[in-house]
Amino acid sequence: MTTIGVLALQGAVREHIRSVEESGAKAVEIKRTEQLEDIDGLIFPGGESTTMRRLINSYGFFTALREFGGKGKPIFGTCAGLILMATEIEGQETGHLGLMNMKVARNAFGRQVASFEQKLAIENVADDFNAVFIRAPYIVKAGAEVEVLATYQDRIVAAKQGHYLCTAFHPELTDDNRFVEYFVKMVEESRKTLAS
Ligand SMILES: NC(=O)CC[C@H](N)C(=O)O
Repeated sequence: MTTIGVLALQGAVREHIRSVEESGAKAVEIKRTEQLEDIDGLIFPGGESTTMRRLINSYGFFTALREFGGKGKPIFGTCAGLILMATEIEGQETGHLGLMNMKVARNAFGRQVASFEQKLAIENVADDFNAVFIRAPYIVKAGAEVEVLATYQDRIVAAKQGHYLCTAFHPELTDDNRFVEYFVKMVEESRKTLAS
């Protein structure tokens, strides 16, 4: 069975576990690097990217996560998870894992509208997806290899680069599983390709 891990160092882990299970895959919380051996895909949850990065370093995950992605295994980052994946962060000298060729801005929708919901058209997923944004980042600039899946107010809020996927919003916080199902399909397909 396709198994998807949720990086469980900090953030909204439980909701992702539920949405992966409802989307037909097995879900496991990932707390130790050895567990990466047993999973086909990985989700970086929302939370606080700076804290998550600190924990990634202290639990020895930095190289392990980059190697996991380097093997062609799919990774999906939501919100703080998206920030972790970017090569560049506005106003900061360096990015974190640098998996997707894009520049992101943190807390980019302003303090007054820290959280909101918005119906979005998402390429290959849905034309009426209810997206929940919480102190969300957005993608300021994306490289040519990055496929834009959704925008809101002309800002990129969902994107894909090969086996990497990210959203500024939280698809796990609604009971509409279509986005997570899209990721589960990516993982199922890569699992077949990597096995052959
Ligand atoms: N809901 C979220 O994940 C918020 C992300 C947070 N603002 C950060 O910079 O890490």
